[in-house]
Amino acid sequence: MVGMTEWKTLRDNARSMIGKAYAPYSRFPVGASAITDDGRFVAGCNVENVSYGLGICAEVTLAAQLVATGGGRLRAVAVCDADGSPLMPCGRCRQVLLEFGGPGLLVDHADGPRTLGELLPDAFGPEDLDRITR
Ligand SMILES: O=c1ccn([C@H]2C[C@H](O)[C@@H](CO)O2)c(=O)[nH]1
Repeated sequence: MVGMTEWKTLRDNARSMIGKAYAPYSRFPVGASAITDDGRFVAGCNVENVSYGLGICAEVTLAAQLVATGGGRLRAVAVCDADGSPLMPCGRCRQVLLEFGGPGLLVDHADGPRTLGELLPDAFGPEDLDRITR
């Protein structure tokens, strides 16, 4: 269960990450924040590169911070654009988030939280690897 207070903190944290974003090429800063199963908050922002394809999304730097600060599982995540409005994670980021939150991860949405399972149905997962004997 993720309460109203936690969602507000998640959105506030995501908005504050907008100011940290490095997005000189797209001029589309993105901020992300998540709460973990042990109650930590982690955050991220997009980090672009002059070699455009090397840019990384806010959700990816969030995942790196999760791992670098002790790991654990993500329970809920909020991503926002420069207006502070909820932004739905891109397709690649849905897969990155799945790795650390699974299909039950709650993703902020203007009309109420969605589960990652709704946003990335029939996803590729560890069980697909397990089906094959290597
Ligand atoms: O879920 C998303 C979608 C886009 N971006 C970034 C990538 C790029 O730096 C900028 C414009 O696409 O927004 C994110 O950080 N997360």
